[in-house]
Amino acid sequence: MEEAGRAVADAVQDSFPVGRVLLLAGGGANGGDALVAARHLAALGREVRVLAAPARHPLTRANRKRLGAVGVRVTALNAAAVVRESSGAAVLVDGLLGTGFTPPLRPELAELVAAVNASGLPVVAIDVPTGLDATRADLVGVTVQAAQTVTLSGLKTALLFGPAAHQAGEVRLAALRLPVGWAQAEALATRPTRTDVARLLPVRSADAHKGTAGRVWVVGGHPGTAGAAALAGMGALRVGAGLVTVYSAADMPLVMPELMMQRHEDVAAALAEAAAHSLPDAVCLGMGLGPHAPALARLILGWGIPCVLDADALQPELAGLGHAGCVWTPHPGEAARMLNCTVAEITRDPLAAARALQERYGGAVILKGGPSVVAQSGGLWVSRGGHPGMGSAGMGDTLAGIVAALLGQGLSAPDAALCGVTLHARAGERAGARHGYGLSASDVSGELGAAWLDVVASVKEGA
Ligand SMILES: NC(=O)C1=CN([C@@H]2O[C@H](COP(=O)(O)OP(=O)(O)OC[C@H]3O[C@@H](n4cnc5c(N)ncnc54)[C@H](O)[C@@H]3O)[C@@H](O)[C@H]2O)[C@@H](O)CC1
Repeated sequence: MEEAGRAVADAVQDSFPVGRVLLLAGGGANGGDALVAARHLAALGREVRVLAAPARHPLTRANRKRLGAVGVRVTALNAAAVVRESSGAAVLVDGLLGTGFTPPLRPELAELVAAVNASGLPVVAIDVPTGLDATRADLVGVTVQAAQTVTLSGLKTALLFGPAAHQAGEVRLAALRLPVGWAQAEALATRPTRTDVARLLPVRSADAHKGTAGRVWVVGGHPGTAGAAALAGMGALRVGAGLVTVYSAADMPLVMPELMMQRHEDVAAALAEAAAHSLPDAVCLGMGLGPHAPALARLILGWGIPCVLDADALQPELAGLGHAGCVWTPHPGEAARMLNCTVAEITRDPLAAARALQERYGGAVILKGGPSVVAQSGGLWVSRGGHPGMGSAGMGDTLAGIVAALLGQGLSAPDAALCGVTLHARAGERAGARHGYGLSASDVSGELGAAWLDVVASVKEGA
Protein backbone atom coordinates (compact mmCIF):
# COMPACT_ATOMS: atom_id res chain seq x y z
CA MET A 1 0.00 0.00 0.00
CA GLU A 2 2.87 2.33 0.80
CA GLU A 3 4.48 1.74 -2.62
CA ALA A 4 1.12 2.00 -4.37
CA GLY A 5 0.25 5.32 -2.73
CA ARG A 6 3.68 6.72 -3.47
CA ALA A 7 3.36 5.72 -7.17
CA VAL A 8 0.02 7.54 -7.31
CA ALA A 9 1.51 10.66 -5.71
CA ASP A 10 4.37 10.59 -8.22
CA ALA A 11 1.92 10.32 -11.12
CA VAL A 12 -0.13 13.28 -9.84
CA GLN A 13 3.00 15.34 -9.33
CA ASP A 14 4.18 14.45 -12.84
CA SER A 15 0.97 15.12 -14.74
CA PHE A 16 -0.71 17.79 -12.57
CA PRO A 17 2.15 19.59 -10.83
CA VAL A 18 0.24 22.68 -9.67
CA GLY A 19 -2.90 23.39 -7.69
CA ARG A 20 -4.88 21.76 -4.94
CA VAL A 21 -5.40 17.98 -4.98
CA LEU A 22 -8.72 16.51 -3.87
CA LEU A 23 -8.45 12.85 -2.83
CA LEU A 24 -11.42 10.53 -2.30
CA ALA A 25 -10.78 7.41 -0.21
CA GLY A 26 -13.12 4.42 0.12
CA GLY A 27 -13.01 2.04 3.07
CA GLY A 28 -10.91 -0.72 1.43
CA ALA A 29 -7.30 -0.96 0.34
CA ASN A 30 -7.96 1.26 -2.69
CA GLY A 31 -8.90 4.02 -0.26
CA GLY A 32 -5.76 3.22 1.73
CA ASP A 33 -3.68 3.88 -1.38
CA ALA A 34 -5.35 7.30 -1.67
CA LEU A 35 -4.53 8.14 1.96
CA VAL A 36 -0.87 7.21 1.42
CA ALA A 37 -0.83 9.31 -1.78
CA ALA A 38 -2.23 12.26 0.21
CA ARG A 39 0.60 11.98 2.75
CA HIS A 40 3.27 11.90 0.01
CA LEU A 41 1.70 14.81 -1.86
CA ALA A 42 1.56 16.84 1.37
CA ALA A 43 5.25 16.00 1.92
CA LEU A 44 5.94 17.38 -1.57
CA GLY A 45 4.37 20.64 -0.46
CA ARG A 46 1.08 20.18 -2.30
CA GLU A 47 -2.18 21.47 -0.84
CA VAL A 48 -4.39 18.42 -0.30
CA ARG A 49 -8.00 17.87 0.74
CA VAL A 50 -9.06 14.37 1.72
CA LEU A 51 -12.61 12.99 1.88
CA ALA A 52 -12.71 9.47 3.31
CA ALA A 53 -15.24 6.75 4.14
CA PRO A 54 -14.84 4.89 7.45
CA ALA A 55 -11.81 2.61 7.05
CA ARG A 56 -12.58 -1.12 6.90
CA HIS A 57 -9.17 -2.43 5.90
CA PRO A 58 -6.60 -2.49 8.77
CA LEU A 59 -3.85 -0.85 6.68
CA THR A 60 -6.30 1.81 5.53
CA ARG A 61 -7.09 2.54 9.18
CA ALA A 62 -3.39 2.76 9.99
CA ASN A 63 -2.76 5.12 7.08
CA ARG A 64 -5.60 7.36 8.12
CA LYS A 65 -3.88 7.75 11.50
CA ARG A 66 -0.51 8.44 9.85
CA LEU A 67 -2.11 11.11 7.69
CA GLY A 68 -3.60 12.76 10.79
CA ALA A 69 -0.19 12.58 12.46
CA VAL A 70 1.36 14.73 9.70
CA GLY A 71 -1.38 17.31 10.09
CA VAL A 72 -3.66 16.51 7.15
CA ARG A 73 -7.31 16.71 8.11
CA VAL A 74 -9.70 14.07 6.78
CA THR A 75 -13.37 14.96 6.20
CA ALA A 76 -16.40 12.68 5.86
CA LEU A 77 -17.03 11.46 2.32
CA ASN A 78 -20.39 12.24 0.72
CA ALA A 79 -21.64 13.68 -2.59
CA ALA A 80 -22.24 17.17 -1.16
CA ALA A 81 -18.65 17.27 0.15
CA VAL A 82 -17.34 16.21 -3.27
CA VAL A 83 -19.24 19.08 -4.92
CA ARG A 84 -18.02 21.57 -2.30
CA GLU A 85 -14.36 20.52 -2.34
CA SER A 86 -14.17 20.22 -6.14
CA SER A 87 -14.46 23.94 -6.42
CA GLY A 88 -10.95 25.38 -6.64
CA ALA A 89 -9.21 21.98 -6.91
CA ALA A 90 -6.89 21.25 -9.86
CA VAL A 91 -7.16 17.47 -9.91
CA LEU A 92 -9.20 14.74 -8.23
CA VAL A 93 -7.81 11.37 -7.15
CA ASP A 94 -10.30 8.50 -7.25
CA GLY A 95 -9.51 5.98 -4.51
CA LEU A 96 -13.11 4.93 -3.89
CA LEU A 97 -13.10 1.35 -5.19
CA GLY A 98 -10.53 -0.79 -6.93
CA THR A 99 -10.39 -4.50 -7.63
CA GLY A 100 -12.51 -5.27 -4.57
CA PHE A 101 -15.63 -3.92 -6.30
CA THR A 102 -18.42 -6.39 -6.94
CA PRO A 103 -21.15 -5.00 -9.23
CA PRO A 104 -23.68 -3.51 -9.05
CA LEU A 105 -22.56 -0.27 -7.45
CA ARG A 106 -24.50 0.60 -4.30
CA PRO A 107 -26.63 3.78 -4.68
CA GLU A 108 -24.53 5.92 -2.31
CA LEU A 109 -21.41 5.07 -4.35
CA ALA A 110 -23.25 5.74 -7.63
CA GLU A 111 -24.08 9.21 -6.29
CA LEU A 112 -20.39 9.82 -5.52
CA VAL A 113 -19.36 8.69 -9.02
CA ALA A 114 -21.90 11.07 -10.55
CA ALA A 115 -20.50 13.93 -8.44
CA VAL A 116 -16.94 13.09 -9.54
CA ASN A 117 -17.92 13.08 -13.21
CA ALA A 118 -19.89 16.31 -12.84
CA SER A 119 -16.94 18.08 -11.16
CA GLY A 120 -15.24 18.73 -14.48
CA LEU A 121 -11.88 18.01 -12.82
CA PRO A 122 -9.29 15.75 -14.44
CA VAL A 123 -9.34 12.48 -12.51
CA VAL A 124 -6.41 10.23 -11.65
CA ALA A 125 -7.89 6.84 -10.78
CA ILE A 126 -6.08 4.42 -8.52
CA ASP A 127 -5.76 0.90 -9.96
CA VAL A 128 -9.12 0.98 -11.83
CA PRO A 129 -11.67 3.82 -12.11
CA THR A 130 -14.50 3.35 -9.62
CA GLY A 131 -17.39 1.42 -11.15
CA LEU A 132 -15.28 -0.71 -13.51
CA ASP A 133 -15.11 -4.42 -12.91
CA ALA A 134 -11.36 -5.04 -13.46
CA THR A 135 -12.02 -8.39 -15.12
CA ARG A 136 -14.41 -7.14 -17.82
CA ALA A 137 -14.06 -4.96 -20.92
CA ASP A 138 -17.71 -3.86 -20.88
CA LEU A 139 -19.38 -1.36 -18.56
CA VAL A 140 -21.46 -2.67 -15.69
CA GLY A 141 -23.00 0.67 -14.67
CA VAL A 142 -22.04 4.25 -13.92
CA THR A 143 -18.24 4.63 -13.89
CA VAL A 144 -15.71 7.34 -13.12
CA GLN A 145 -14.27 8.86 -16.30
CA ALA A 146 -10.56 9.13 -15.61
CA ALA A 147 -7.94 11.16 -17.44
CA GLN A 148 -5.30 8.80 -16.13
CA THR A 149 -5.27 5.48 -14.28
CA VAL A 150 -2.29 4.40 -12.21
CA THR A 151 -2.66 0.66 -12.13
CA LEU A 152 -0.82 -1.46 -9.63
CA SER A 153 1.09 -4.69 -10.10
CA GLY A 154 -0.25 -5.60 -13.53
CA LEU A 155 -2.53 -4.82 -16.44
CA LYS A 156 -6.21 -5.65 -16.13
CA THR A 157 -8.77 -6.55 -18.78
CA ALA A 158 -10.80 -3.40 -18.06
CA LEU A 159 -7.81 -1.17 -18.76
CA LEU A 160 -6.94 -2.73 -22.11
CA PHE A 161 -10.11 -3.42 -24.06
CA GLY A 162 -13.50 -2.13 -25.13
CA PRO A 163 -15.60 0.60 -23.54
CA ALA A 164 -14.03 -0.01 -20.13
CA ALA A 165 -10.63 1.07 -21.43
CA HIS A 166 -12.12 4.40 -22.60
CA GLN A 167 -13.06 5.17 -18.99
CA ALA A 168 -9.49 4.63 -17.82
CA GLY A 169 -7.84 7.32 -19.96
CA GLU A 170 -4.05 7.05 -20.15
CA VAL A 171 -2.92 3.95 -18.26
CA ARG A 172 0.31 3.99 -16.25
CA LEU A 173 1.60 0.74 -14.85
CA ALA A 174 3.22 1.02 -11.43
CA ALA A 175 5.35 -2.08 -11.02
CA LEU A 176 5.28 -2.77 -7.29
CA ARG A 177 7.80 -4.93 -5.51
CA LEU A 178 5.46 -7.55 -4.13
CA PRO A 179 6.09 -10.95 -2.57
CA VAL A 180 5.89 -13.78 -5.12
CA GLY A 181 2.32 -15.04 -5.42
CA TRP A 182 0.66 -11.72 -4.61
CA ALA A 183 0.20 -10.82 -8.25
CA GLN A 184 -3.35 -11.40 -9.38
CA ALA A 185 -4.35 -13.73 -12.22
CA GLU A 186 -5.48 -10.83 -14.39
CA ALA A 187 -2.03 -9.29 -14.08
CA LEU A 188 -0.47 -12.09 -16.08
CA ALA A 189 -0.69 -10.39 -19.48
CA THR A 190 2.38 -8.46 -20.50
CA ARG A 191 2.70 -5.72 -23.09
CA PRO A 192 6.03 -6.00 -24.90
CA THR A 193 7.61 -2.80 -26.19
CA ARG A 194 8.81 -2.34 -29.76
CA THR A 195 12.35 -2.88 -28.49
CA ASP A 196 11.37 -6.28 -27.03
CA VAL A 197 9.89 -7.19 -30.41
CA ALA A 198 12.90 -5.92 -32.38
CA ARG A 199 15.11 -8.43 -30.60
CA LEU A 200 12.98 -11.29 -31.95
CA LEU A 201 13.11 -10.29 -35.62
CA PRO A 202 15.26 -12.43 -37.91
CA VAL A 203 18.62 -11.07 -39.07
CA ARG A 204 19.92 -12.24 -42.47
CA SER A 205 23.43 -13.10 -43.44
CA ALA A 206 24.94 -11.33 -46.44
CA ASP A 207 24.69 -14.46 -48.60
CA ALA A 208 20.92 -14.87 -48.11
CA HIS A 209 18.92 -15.71 -51.24
CA LYS A 210 15.31 -16.37 -52.12
CA GLY A 211 15.63 -20.02 -51.16
CA THR A 212 16.85 -19.20 -47.64
CA ALA A 213 14.50 -16.30 -46.91
CA GLY A 214 11.45 -18.53 -46.55
CA ARG A 215 9.31 -20.35 -49.10
CA VAL A 216 5.66 -19.69 -48.27
CA TRP A 217 2.54 -21.23 -49.72
CA VAL A 218 -0.70 -19.28 -49.46
CA VAL A 219 -3.81 -21.42 -49.77
CA GLY A 220 -6.96 -19.38 -50.20
CA GLY A 221 -9.38 -17.63 -52.49
CA HIS A 222 -12.56 -18.87 -54.09
CA PRO A 223 -14.55 -17.31 -56.92
CA GLY A 224 -15.55 -13.92 -55.48
CA THR A 225 -12.95 -13.87 -52.70
CA ALA A 226 -9.71 -14.33 -54.63
CA GLY A 227 -8.36 -11.01 -53.37
CA ALA A 228 -8.10 -12.37 -49.81
CA ALA A 229 -5.38 -14.82 -50.82
CA ALA A 230 -3.65 -12.17 -52.90
CA LEU A 231 -3.53 -9.82 -49.89
CA ALA A 232 -1.99 -12.55 -47.74
CA GLY A 233 0.63 -13.12 -50.45
CA MET A 234 1.44 -9.41 -50.59
CA GLY A 235 1.80 -9.28 -46.80
CA ALA A 236 4.19 -12.25 -46.91
CA LEU A 237 6.36 -10.67 -49.63
CA ARG A 238 6.47 -7.32 -47.84
CA VAL A 239 8.00 -8.83 -44.69
CA GLY A 240 10.66 -10.56 -46.68
CA ALA A 241 9.46 -14.04 -47.70
CA GLY A 242 11.81 -15.28 -50.41
CA LEU A 243 9.28 -17.11 -52.57
CA VAL A 244 5.50 -16.91 -52.23
CA THR A 245 3.15 -19.19 -54.16
CA VAL A 246 -0.60 -18.78 -54.01
CA TYR A 247 -2.72 -21.92 -54.49
CA SER A 248 -6.30 -21.10 -55.31
CA ALA A 249 -9.44 -22.36 -57.00
CA ALA A 250 -10.02 -18.86 -58.35
CA ASP A 251 -8.25 -16.61 -60.81
CA MET A 252 -6.08 -14.17 -58.89
CA PRO A 253 -5.85 -10.43 -59.49
CA LEU A 254 -2.30 -9.51 -60.51
CA VAL A 255 -1.51 -7.41 -57.44
CA MET A 256 2.24 -8.01 -57.43
CA PRO A 257 4.06 -9.66 -60.29
CA GLU A 258 6.41 -11.29 -57.76
CA LEU A 259 3.58 -13.51 -56.48
CA MET A 260 3.49 -16.93 -58.13
CA MET A 261 -0.04 -18.03 -58.93
CA GLN A 262 -1.22 -21.61 -59.08
CA ARG A 263 -4.87 -21.95 -60.08
CA HIS A 264 -6.33 -25.45 -59.71
CA GLU A 265 -9.87 -26.85 -59.79
CA ASP A 266 -8.76 -29.36 -57.15
CA VAL A 267 -6.48 -27.47 -54.78
CA ALA A 268 -6.09 -30.45 -52.42
CA ALA A 269 -4.74 -32.66 -55.19
CA ALA A 270 -2.38 -29.93 -56.40
CA LEU A 271 -1.06 -29.39 -52.88
CA ALA A 272 -0.57 -33.10 -52.27
CA GLU A 273 1.37 -33.41 -55.50
CA ALA A 274 3.55 -30.39 -54.75
CA ALA A 275 4.13 -31.60 -51.18
CA ALA A 276 5.31 -34.97 -52.45
CA HIS A 277 8.04 -33.08 -54.30
CA SER A 278 9.03 -30.76 -51.41
CA LEU A 279 7.36 -28.96 -48.54
CA PRO A 280 7.58 -25.17 -48.08
CA ASP A 281 8.94 -23.48 -44.96
CA ALA A 282 5.47 -22.23 -43.97
CA VAL A 283 1.86 -22.28 -45.15
CA CYS A 284 -0.87 -19.72 -44.70
CA LEU A 285 -4.40 -20.90 -45.32
CA GLY A 286 -8.04 -20.05 -45.05
CA MET A 287 -8.35 -16.50 -46.48
CA GLY A 288 -11.45 -16.55 -48.71
CA LEU A 289 -10.98 -20.31 -49.07
CA GLY A 290 -14.62 -21.29 -48.72
CA PRO A 291 -16.13 -24.67 -47.83
CA HIS A 292 -13.05 -26.82 -48.53
CA ALA A 293 -11.06 -25.06 -45.81
CA PRO A 294 -11.42 -27.66 -43.01
CA ALA A 295 -10.31 -30.58 -45.23
CA LEU A 296 -7.34 -28.59 -46.52
CA ALA A 297 -6.49 -27.54 -42.95
CA ARG A 298 -6.38 -31.19 -41.87
CA LEU A 299 -4.08 -32.04 -44.78
CA ILE A 300 -1.70 -29.16 -44.01
CA LEU A 301 -1.72 -29.65 -40.24
CA GLY A 302 -0.78 -33.27 -40.92
CA TRP A 303 2.47 -32.11 -42.56
CA GLY A 304 3.55 -30.74 -39.18
CA ILE A 305 5.26 -27.69 -40.69
CA PRO A 306 4.78 -24.06 -39.50
CA CYS A 307 1.43 -22.72 -40.62
CA VAL A 308 -1.10 -19.93 -40.10
CA LEU A 309 -4.81 -20.81 -39.95
CA ASP A 310 -7.06 -17.88 -40.77
CA ALA A 311 -10.66 -17.09 -41.72
CA ASP A 312 -12.44 -20.16 -43.17
CA ALA A 313 -9.82 -22.47 -41.63
CA LEU A 314 -10.88 -21.40 -38.13
CA GLN A 315 -13.39 -24.18 -37.48
CA PRO A 316 -14.42 -25.97 -34.26
CA GLU A 317 -13.77 -29.38 -35.83
CA LEU A 318 -10.03 -28.58 -35.86
CA ALA A 319 -9.86 -28.29 -32.04
CA GLY A 320 -6.91 -30.22 -30.65
CA LEU A 321 -5.20 -30.58 -34.04
CA GLY A 322 -2.84 -27.64 -33.61
CA HIS A 323 0.89 -28.28 -33.11
CA ALA A 324 3.69 -26.12 -31.71
CA GLY A 325 4.36 -24.50 -35.10
CA CYS A 326 0.89 -23.21 -35.89
CA VAL A 327 -0.76 -19.85 -35.34
CA TRP A 328 -4.55 -19.38 -35.29
CA THR A 329 -5.70 -15.85 -36.13
CA PRO A 330 -9.40 -15.36 -35.27
CA HIS A 331 -11.27 -12.07 -34.93
CA PRO A 332 -13.93 -12.06 -32.17
CA GLY A 333 -16.63 -13.51 -34.49
CA GLU A 334 -14.42 -16.42 -35.52
CA ALA A 335 -13.28 -16.89 -31.91
CA ALA A 336 -16.93 -17.17 -30.82
CA ARG A 337 -17.47 -19.88 -33.47
CA MET A 338 -14.35 -21.74 -32.30
CA LEU A 339 -15.36 -21.60 -28.63
CA ASN A 340 -19.08 -22.08 -29.25
CA CYS A 341 -20.04 -18.91 -27.38
CA THR A 342 -21.28 -15.42 -28.18
CA VAL A 343 -19.18 -12.55 -29.55
CA ALA A 344 -20.11 -10.55 -26.41
CA GLU A 345 -18.52 -13.25 -24.26
CA ILE A 346 -15.30 -12.95 -26.29
CA THR A 347 -15.13 -9.16 -26.18
CA ARG A 348 -16.06 -8.98 -22.47
CA ASP A 349 -12.79 -10.72 -21.54
CA PRO A 350 -10.40 -11.09 -24.51
CA LEU A 351 -7.59 -12.34 -22.26
CA ALA A 352 -9.66 -15.28 -21.02
CA ALA A 353 -10.93 -15.97 -24.56
CA ALA A 354 -7.41 -16.01 -26.02
CA ARG A 355 -6.23 -18.32 -23.23
CA ALA A 356 -9.18 -20.68 -23.83
CA LEU A 357 -8.52 -20.76 -27.59
CA GLN A 358 -4.86 -21.60 -27.06
CA GLU A 359 -5.71 -24.38 -24.62
CA ARG A 360 -8.33 -25.85 -26.93
CA TYR A 361 -6.55 -25.51 -30.29
CA GLY A 362 -2.82 -25.64 -29.42
CA GLY A 363 0.07 -23.68 -30.94
CA ALA A 364 -0.21 -19.90 -30.63
CA VAL A 365 -3.30 -17.72 -31.05
CA ILE A 366 -3.72 -14.13 -32.18
CA LEU A 367 -7.12 -12.90 -31.03
CA LYS A 368 -7.43 -9.84 -33.25
CA GLY A 369 -8.81 -6.56 -31.97
CA GLY A 370 -7.75 -3.15 -30.83
CA PRO A 371 -5.50 -4.27 -29.14
CA SER A 372 -4.83 -7.87 -30.19
CA VAL A 373 -3.94 -10.62 -27.73
CA VAL A 374 -1.28 -13.22 -28.45
CA ALA A 375 -1.75 -16.41 -26.43
CA GLN A 376 0.94 -19.04 -26.17
CA SER A 377 1.49 -21.81 -23.66
CA GLY A 378 3.72 -19.55 -21.53
CA GLY A 379 1.30 -16.62 -21.18
CA LEU A 380 -0.47 -13.71 -22.81
CA TRP A 381 0.87 -10.66 -24.64
CA VAL A 382 -1.19 -7.62 -25.49
CA SER A 383 -0.21 -5.67 -28.62
CA ARG A 384 0.41 -1.95 -28.84
CA GLY A 385 -0.34 0.59 -31.52
CA GLY A 386 -2.41 0.36 -34.69
CA HIS A 387 -4.88 2.77 -36.26
CA PRO A 388 -8.71 2.91 -36.22
CA GLY A 389 -8.67 2.91 -40.04
CA MET A 390 -7.49 -0.70 -39.83
CA GLY A 391 -11.08 -1.77 -39.24
CA SER A 392 -11.59 -2.61 -42.93
CA ALA A 393 -11.75 -5.66 -45.19
CA GLY A 394 -8.56 -7.54 -45.91
CA MET A 395 -6.51 -6.39 -42.90
CA GLY A 396 -6.64 -9.86 -41.38
CA ASP A 397 -5.58 -11.46 -44.67
CA THR A 398 -2.50 -9.23 -44.70
CA LEU A 399 -1.69 -10.14 -41.10
CA ALA A 400 -1.95 -13.87 -41.86
CA GLY A 401 0.56 -13.48 -44.70
CA ILE A 402 2.92 -11.48 -42.48
CA VAL A 403 2.93 -14.13 -39.76
CA ALA A 404 3.47 -16.92 -42.31
CA ALA A 405 6.47 -15.07 -43.76
CA LEU A 406 7.98 -14.74 -40.28
CA LEU A 407 7.42 -18.44 -39.62
CA GLY A 408 9.10 -19.13 -42.95
CA GLN A 409 12.11 -17.09 -41.81
CA GLY A 410 12.53 -19.36 -38.82
CA LEU A 411 10.64 -17.64 -35.99
CA SER A 412 8.73 -19.78 -33.50
CA ALA A 413 4.93 -19.55 -33.60
CA PRO A 414 4.64 -17.25 -30.54
CA ASP A 415 7.46 -14.97 -31.74
CA ALA A 416 6.05 -14.82 -35.29
CA ALA A 417 2.64 -13.95 -33.84
CA LEU A 418 4.00 -11.16 -31.64
CA CYS A 419 6.30 -9.73 -34.33
CA GLY A 420 3.48 -10.02 -36.88
CA VAL A 421 0.93 -8.02 -34.90
CA THR A 422 3.57 -5.42 -34.04
CA LEU A 423 4.69 -4.91 -37.66
CA HIS A 424 1.08 -4.88 -38.86
CA ALA A 425 0.11 -2.29 -36.23
CA ARG A 426 3.10 -0.07 -37.00
CA ALA A 427 2.46 -0.28 -40.75
CA GLY A 428 -1.17 0.62 -40.01
CA GLU A 429 -0.10 3.70 -38.06
CA ARG A 430 2.12 4.83 -40.93
CA ALA A 431 -0.51 4.22 -43.60
CA GLY A 432 -3.24 5.69 -41.35
CA ALA A 433 -1.30 8.94 -41.07
CA ARG A 434 -1.71 9.31 -44.82
CA HIS A 435 -5.09 7.73 -45.54
CA GLY A 436 -7.06 8.11 -42.30
CA TYR A 437 -10.22 6.01 -42.26
CA GLY A 438 -9.80 5.43 -46.00
CA LEU A 439 -6.97 3.04 -45.20
CA SER A 440 -6.89 -0.20 -47.21
CA ALA A 441 -5.06 -3.46 -46.56
CA SER A 442 -2.88 -2.83 -49.62
CA ASP A 443 -1.84 0.53 -48.12
CA VAL A 444 -0.77 -1.29 -44.95
CA SER A 445 1.22 -3.82 -46.98
CA GLY A 446 3.01 -0.96 -48.68
CA GLU A 447 4.25 0.34 -45.31
CA LEU A 448 5.50 -2.97 -43.93
CA GLY A 449 9.11 -2.49 -44.98
CA ALA A 450 9.26 0.93 -43.28
CA ALA A 451 7.48 -0.49 -40.23
CA TRP A 452 10.14 -3.18 -39.91
CA LEU A 453 12.86 -0.49 -40.02
CA ASP A 454 11.00 1.52 -37.35
CA VAL A 455 10.86 -1.49 -35.05
CA VAL A 456 14.54 -2.23 -35.54
CA ALA A 457 15.43 1.45 -34.99
CA SER A 458 13.63 1.38 -31.64
CA VAL A 459 16.56 -0.57 -30.17
CA LYS A 460 18.84 2.41 -30.76
CA GLU A 461 16.20 4.89 -29.63
CA GLY A 462 15.30 2.82 -26.55
CA ALA A 463 11.56 3.04 -27.43
N1 LIG B 1 -3.23 -6.19 -5.74
C1 LIG B 1 -2.16 -5.56 -5.30
O1 LIG B 1 -1.09 -6.02 -5.57
C2 LIG B 1 -2.29 -4.31 -4.50
C3 LIG B 1 -3.55 -3.76 -4.30
N2 LIG B 1 -3.74 -2.60 -3.66
C4 LIG B 1 -5.06 -1.96 -3.65
O2 LIG B 1 -6.04 -2.79 -3.14
C5 LIG B 1 -7.22 -2.63 -3.92
C6 LIG B 1 -8.16 -3.73 -3.61
O3 LIG B 1 -8.51 -3.53 -2.26
P1 LIG B 1 -9.76 -4.19 -1.56
O4 LIG B 1 -9.76 -5.66 -1.84
O5 LIG B 1 -9.72 -3.77 -0.14
O6 LIG B 1 -10.97 -3.60 -2.32
P2 LIG B 1 -11.40 -2.11 -2.73
O7 LIG B 1 -10.73 -1.10 -1.89
O8 LIG B 1 -11.27 -2.03 -4.17
O9 LIG B 1 -12.94 -2.17 -2.39
C7 LIG B 1 -13.40 -2.70 -1.17
C8 LIG B 1 -14.54 -1.89 -0.68
O10 LIG B 1 -15.50 -1.83 -1.69
C9 LIG B 1 -16.79 -2.03 -1.15
N3 LIG B 1 -17.64 -2.54 -2.23
C10 LIG B 1 -17.52 -3.69 -2.89
N4 LIG B 1 -18.49 -3.80 -3.81
C11 LIG B 1 -19.24 -2.68 -3.73
C12 LIG B 1 -20.40 -2.21 -4.42
N5 LIG B 1 -21.01 -2.96 -5.34
N6 LIG B 1 -20.90 -1.00 -4.13
C13 LIG B 1 -20.31 -0.25 -3.17
N7 LIG B 1 -19.23 -0.64 -2.45
C14 LIG B 1 -18.69 -1.85 -2.75
C15 LIG B 1 -16.55 -2.98 -0.02
O11 LIG B 1 -17.57 -2.92 0.93
C16 LIG B 1 -15.20 -2.48 0.52
O12 LIG B 1 -15.36 -1.44 1.45
C17 LIG B 1 -6.66 -2.52 -5.30
O13 LIG B 1 -7.57 -2.02 -6.25
C18 LIG B 1 -5.50 -1.58 -5.06
O14 LIG B 1 -5.94 -0.24 -5.07
C19 LIG B 1 -2.58 -1.82 -3.16
O15 LIG B 1 -2.90 -1.27 -1.91
C20 LIG B 1 -1.35 -2.64 -2.97
C21 LIG B 1 -1.06 -3.67 -3.97
